[in-house]
Amino acid sequence: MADDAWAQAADSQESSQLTEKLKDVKLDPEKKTPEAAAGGSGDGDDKAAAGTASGAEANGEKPADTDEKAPSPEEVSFLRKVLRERLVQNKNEVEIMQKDPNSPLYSVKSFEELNLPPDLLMGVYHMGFNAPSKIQETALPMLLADDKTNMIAQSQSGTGKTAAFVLTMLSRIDTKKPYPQALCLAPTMEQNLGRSCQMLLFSATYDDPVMAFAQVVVPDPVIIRLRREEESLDNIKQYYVSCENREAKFRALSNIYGVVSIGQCMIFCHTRKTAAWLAEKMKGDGHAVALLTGELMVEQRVAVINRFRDGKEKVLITTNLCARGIDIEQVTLVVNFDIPVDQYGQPDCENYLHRIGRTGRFGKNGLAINMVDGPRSMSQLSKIQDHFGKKIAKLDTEDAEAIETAVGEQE
Ligand SMILES: Nc1ncnc2c1ncn2[C@@H]1O[C@H](COP(=O)(O)OP(=O)(O)OP(=O)(O)O)[C@@H](O)[C@H]1O
Repeated sequence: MADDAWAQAADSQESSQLTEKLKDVKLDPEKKTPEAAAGGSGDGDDKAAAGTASGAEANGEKPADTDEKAPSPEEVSFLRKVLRERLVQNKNEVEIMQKDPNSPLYSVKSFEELNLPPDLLMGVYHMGFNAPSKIQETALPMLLADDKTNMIAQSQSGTGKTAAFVLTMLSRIDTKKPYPQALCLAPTMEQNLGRSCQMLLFSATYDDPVMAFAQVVVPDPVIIRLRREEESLDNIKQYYVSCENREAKFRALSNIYGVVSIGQCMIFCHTRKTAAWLAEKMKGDGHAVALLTGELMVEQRVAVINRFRDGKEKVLITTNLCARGIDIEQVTLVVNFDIPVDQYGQPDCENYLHRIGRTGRFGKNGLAINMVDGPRSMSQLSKIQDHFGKKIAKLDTEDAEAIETAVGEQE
């Protein structure tokens, strides 16, 4: 349980909501997966589907040396629902990327060729989707076929995984039957979830234990995986800024804002204390800043996200709580004010990828700036760079031209 009044109230509110929602669900306590038995669970960004089960934020985040309580799976799951509540219409010019075979948006097919039922096809066009992305084009023909293929699929952040499994779910539903026919579950450890049931698991990242777990849970799946070097997106340019301390990081950020105009920006801090400190500093500089950390009650979190989504604040300062799932097209800049690390102080590559994936949605250009403040964080960032094999270039924030060039590239 959380250790302050707000957080306790949020915990109890969420737990009573969940209890109410789950009261009719019967779970078989004997059916524990190896991970569940070990007290572990799946990757937070997994979107599982049984008949279609979705969205297992099972781990939460446990950063080292942090005063931020790791959110419970229920908290993260609830927040995820809020984040996905309103889909943002995507008006990007993505046609060019959709013709580039190296792009995750590449597609040779049209939605008509995917055999979607007519009403779903209408819905897709209503959303403003002209052509499927690579994951949609690859997965949907298999998923919509009569034999109900199970699938474990990986595709980069913001490339349309949600539509892939939601369209599958919707295509399985007969609206004349007055009972639930598709189920989105979190966490993924509940096993079926009946042989006739189709199980789908979608994520931008799979580390080895999660993939092993997924293969225990999903019988006989088709597996779609990315190569390591494909996991991070080329349309998100990555930079780092070398600073001496927290104050210097703030000055570097001010310099960036002083030189160029930024659309919307998400800034990730390691602790809620740093986040609150930074929010005050930025407000002092005249920025409209939203702060979203774990002590907020659920309604407050929803309000903060909705205000940010509506553009009332241009800057959202947060912790790992918001690293995954949020889909706001206008976010052009992600700042890692602190490099993401796990509970052992090791670089957290998965959270890094999810954090920077909040920009560069569905082919849009994005910019990720990492603030390092000494050899330790520099070494952590180097390991992240080596892991993904993508260059993280140095940015001199005292050099206005360099800032203009970096930001200009993503406009
Ligand atoms: N075929 C399409 N054409 C245009 N826009 C699309 C298409 N498919 C999805 N989108 C839009 O792209 C955005 C990103 O999609 P989505 O949130 O499903 O990505 P994701 O792969 O689940 O990302 P993440 O791993 O970060 O959660 C959304 O705004 C969605 O509405």
